[in-house]
Amino acid sequence: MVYDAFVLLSFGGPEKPDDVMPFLRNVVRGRGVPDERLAEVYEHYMHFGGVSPINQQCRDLLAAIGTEFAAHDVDLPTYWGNRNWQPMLADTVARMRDDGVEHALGFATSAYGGYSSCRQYWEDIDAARAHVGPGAPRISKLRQFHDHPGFVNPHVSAVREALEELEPDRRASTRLVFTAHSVPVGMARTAGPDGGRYTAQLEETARLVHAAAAADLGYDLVWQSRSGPPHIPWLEPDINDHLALLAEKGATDVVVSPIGFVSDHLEVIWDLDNEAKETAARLGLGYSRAATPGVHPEFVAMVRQLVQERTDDQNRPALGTLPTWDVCPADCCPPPARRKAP
Ligand SMILES: CC1=C(CCC(=O)O)c2cc3nc(cc4[nH]c(cc5[nH]c(cc1n2)c(C)c5CCC(=O)O)c(CCC(=O)O)c4C)C(CCC(=O)O)=C3C
Ligand SMILES: [Fe+2]
Repeated sequence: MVYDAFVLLSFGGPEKPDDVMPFLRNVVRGRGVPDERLAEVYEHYMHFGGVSPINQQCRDLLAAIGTEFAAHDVDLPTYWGNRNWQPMLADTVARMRDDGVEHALGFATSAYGGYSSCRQYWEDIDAARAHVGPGAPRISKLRQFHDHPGFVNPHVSAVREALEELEPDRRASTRLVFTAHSVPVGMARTAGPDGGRYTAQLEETARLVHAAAAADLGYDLVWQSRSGPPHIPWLEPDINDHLALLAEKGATDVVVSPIGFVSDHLEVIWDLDNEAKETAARLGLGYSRAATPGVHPEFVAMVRQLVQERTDDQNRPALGTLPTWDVCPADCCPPPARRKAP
């Protein structure tokens, strides 16, 4: 199989105040997110002048990937398209068609399985290609990478660095807290071909990072950034509730590692660096937040290696035991509306 382009697939974010509401409406279209929740999230974006860092992070990642490709003779032009904000994937796919691209490899900025993290990117590709119509290039999404050393190692280094910010003599009472985006319990149950894949992968990543970074500490995997209507159950505990429990049980400090994400976007800089940090301060807990991979050289190299897996038939590095595959089965990770009753 011959590929002739690379495309970065991401979530998108607003870059000025007037973008924020239309962006939020794109994200929640048809999802039943209450207006009160939207108004709250609007304020989170406004704390940063209506600018999410995520688009710039994508520009930086794409530039680093271009440099990495050039250094390793990967001869593919690079593109970038988002789900929810400009540059929208449909516009990118139109440009790719105009440039004569026929079959691209797509890298989504999410390591895990599940509807929001994986299937929805496949849907974005289908919708963008349908929008462009005849001549739209094919796009094959690269595999999930939750246990790839190029994803795990940057998290390991980041946890070590975050630990150094805390008092060494309190290490014995320091807890390592991994976080990921909460999703509806039903979505978690139907993630992957056999169900439960989102949480199973996160548990594996947490185990791997903990073992390599700070095996002497106790650790937990908890959830953040709950959305949706209140009557729909989402994965719990929320990080803020969990910090209270840890304080009650005698923890003095926490290192928070957002293994659910690849960059320090708004869910990280607001929900962790503001909300969870304030919660910790209120509880008298020392708090240090580990970085996300961002443009860490090993993470950028991973993207290049994932491409080479497809083009040069190289091995598939994996630190864990959960299987990965190139093409998802058609019926896994169904969208909320089509979700089977439990
Ligand atoms: C699993 C997952 C990831 C990780 C995988 C991946 O990265 O893809 C993720 C990432 C992100 N989520 C983000 C932002 C938002 N997510 C929302 C809402 C939702 N997220 C969900 C899940 C996830 N979300 C779900 C099930 C909903 C409910 C609505 C629905 O069923 O779709 C809302 C609506 C308002 C609200 O929060 O209520 C916003 C604004 C940003 C951008 C941050 C920035 O701007 O820097 C990023 C990277
Ligand atoms: Fe989200």
